[in-house]
Amino acid sequence: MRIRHVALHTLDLPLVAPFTTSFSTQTHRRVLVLELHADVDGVEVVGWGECGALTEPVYSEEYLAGVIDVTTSYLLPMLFAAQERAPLTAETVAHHLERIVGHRMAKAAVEMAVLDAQLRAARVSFADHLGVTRDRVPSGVSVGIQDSIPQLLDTVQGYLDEGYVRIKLKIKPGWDLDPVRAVREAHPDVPLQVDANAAYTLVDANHLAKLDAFDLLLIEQPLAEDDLRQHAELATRMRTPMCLDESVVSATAAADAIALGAAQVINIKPSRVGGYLEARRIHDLACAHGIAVWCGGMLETGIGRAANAALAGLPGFTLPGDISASDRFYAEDITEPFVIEDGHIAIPREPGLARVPDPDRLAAATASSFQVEA
Ligand SMILES: O=C(O)CCC(=O)N[C@@H](C(=O)O)c1ccccc1
Repeated sequence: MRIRHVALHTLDLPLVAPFTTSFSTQTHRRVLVLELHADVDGVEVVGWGECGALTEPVYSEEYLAGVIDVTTSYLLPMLFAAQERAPLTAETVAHHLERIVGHRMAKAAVEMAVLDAQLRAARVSFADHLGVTRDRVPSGVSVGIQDSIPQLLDTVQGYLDEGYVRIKLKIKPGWDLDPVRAVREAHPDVPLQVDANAAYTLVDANHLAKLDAFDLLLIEQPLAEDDLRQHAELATRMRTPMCLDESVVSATAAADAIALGAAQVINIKPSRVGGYLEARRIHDLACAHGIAVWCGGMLETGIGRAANAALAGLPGFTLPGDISASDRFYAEDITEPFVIEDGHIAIPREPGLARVPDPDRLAAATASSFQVEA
């Protein structure tokens, strides 16, 4: 492949409702979309990538402006130089970029666009590329922190009415036992899990252990990203399976977490781990250790949502992921929307790994855009 040029589109998408976690309340999603124009064996092809980084560095250390800078100042120039030496493939992108430390979300978006272009040129779907045989995946939904417990119960009921098969509740100190108890009492049999986004410390261990009363699938990232040993200690203090999100930034980190007993379950987010190829490696590693994985979400548009749905079709994804319908977050997606059908999201089988954005919807959502020439 030879990259010709790449457009960087910063989209501003209003959310259908405020989304509150232990670290932020979002009413809009500003997201970077890459439009990569390449020549693959004489065929002009466009690959799409989407970056999971938030506007501010409050989920991880990456943030939108930083991603744009590192992508234009380092990542793309390095790929343009590499392709002068040898044909570029998605499988070699990480190698070409490894001199740059970290910046996994930025790297993931670039690799995603190259992989999409490569698969589109080969007329292969990402699902077929992965060897996925399933045609749909169960759809879980992430429920933000609400203003009151009655409002939470109404929100949860609404999602259950839409067919979601698993509920994830955001928690934080002061909003944990009571809301979880209320949802469990209202829905004794619903698959239920919680996500703290690193809001607690080991001092809270006895308090968090009270969540064991609610038969949760897992507790996600109760402690800080770099607290692997402390998550392992907390796991000995609770029956609820320990799940990591922010801590698992690579297959190496996943191996450390598993070896330390810090994770019985892993939330795989391709953006967080540096791309879909590393995500696949983490899936394979976890499977080899009997660790369940599920696919997390970063409020992706249909571009990333399509790729996540295919990834989640792999056999080790045994728990429902945060792969909701497009209208969970957006009144109008920039792509053909994903809809929930009988509690599931269909895995795309079109060539490529992204769902192609509608040009008019993309333009309408674009706050700023510029192009980088090879
Ligand atoms: O369904 C989705 O895409 C969102 C799932 C979700 O809750 N993501 C959380 C998370 O910490 O996992 C999140 C992502 C981005 C920003 C804030 C929170």
